[in-house]
Amino acid sequence: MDRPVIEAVGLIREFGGVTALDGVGLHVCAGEVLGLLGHNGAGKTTLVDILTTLIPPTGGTARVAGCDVVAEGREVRRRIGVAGQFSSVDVRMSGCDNLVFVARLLGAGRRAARERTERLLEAFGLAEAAGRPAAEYSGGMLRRLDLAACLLGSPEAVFLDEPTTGLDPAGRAALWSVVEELAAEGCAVLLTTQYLEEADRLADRITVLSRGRVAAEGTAAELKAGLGSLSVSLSFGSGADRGAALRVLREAGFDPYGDGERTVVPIDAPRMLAGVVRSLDASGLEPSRISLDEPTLDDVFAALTRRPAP
Ligand SMILES: Nc1ncnc2c1ncn2[C@@H]1O[C@H](COP(=O)(O)OP(=O)(O)OP(=O)(O)O)[C@@H](O)[C@H]1O
Repeated sequence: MDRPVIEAVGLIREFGGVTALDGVGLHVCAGEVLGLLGHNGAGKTTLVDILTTLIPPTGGTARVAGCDVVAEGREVRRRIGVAGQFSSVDVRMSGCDNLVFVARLLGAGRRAARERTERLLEAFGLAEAAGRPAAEYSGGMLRRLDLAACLLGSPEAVFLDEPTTGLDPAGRAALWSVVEELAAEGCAVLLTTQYLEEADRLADRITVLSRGRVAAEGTAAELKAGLGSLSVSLSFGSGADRGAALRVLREAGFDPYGDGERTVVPIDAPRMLAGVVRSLDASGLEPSRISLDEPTLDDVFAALTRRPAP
């Protein structure tokens, strides 16, 4: 395996009595996108804050671009890019001036700052709007400008904290292709997202955090395979029937779980569908809808986070 660009070992972070991270390890290699998933409060922001040197860990170690995040914080900061939901763009300035300003702050000469700015504006589809005040940009354009700004220093690792939250489908698709290009150019990308579709599409590997621990780690395909190859999705007319169905199916040896209005039953082969239907029928439970689905990342996420972390 290539040497990881981002590497955390046994990270612990406590806030007073709250253990936000409880021994988290992960790694991201050059050219790889790691998707970090977890419910609100799972510890994602805390982890990203430690890796980007905003806060120190209480225990464990982390290295980014070969430097220790605690002992060599300044070196780490020079080698990473960070972009997120909250744009660092100054909306009173034009897109072009924003990038030139950041490039100059990073120490580039006037001419180099211009050249880098032009290249990034072009790459991010912002060349035409470059002279307009950023206040006139759409949400998607602002995110792209923010991401462009975080790449001015040619970072080895990029941290994206929910970069597409609130964007429309077109804005999201545009940002996805930028992330794909970043990875293709050899950047290590750590992406936190609430959109499982986004992780499925972009991430080479996924780490699911639950209550400050790694609940699962692998490619989307590996995580889905861990759930069984198929799932039966059932709808019932009432909550009482949903509860009864969960009980009956568990007694019959299945491992069903509730996902909103749906009851989902992972199965290993299509023939097991008959067993699901027979068990329900024998208890007088009649689903209003039945479908046989390939597991989605949503199913994996629901299954992992409904149980206490291991
Ligand atoms: N500064 C702080 N002081 C006290 N507790 C904190 C602090 N920051 C985070 N926590 C707690 O640590 C836990 C993890 O929080 P964190 O923000 O890392 O989760 P998250 O996965 O990023 O959630 P979200 O998706 O809502 O952003 C939570 O229980 C949170 O309340």
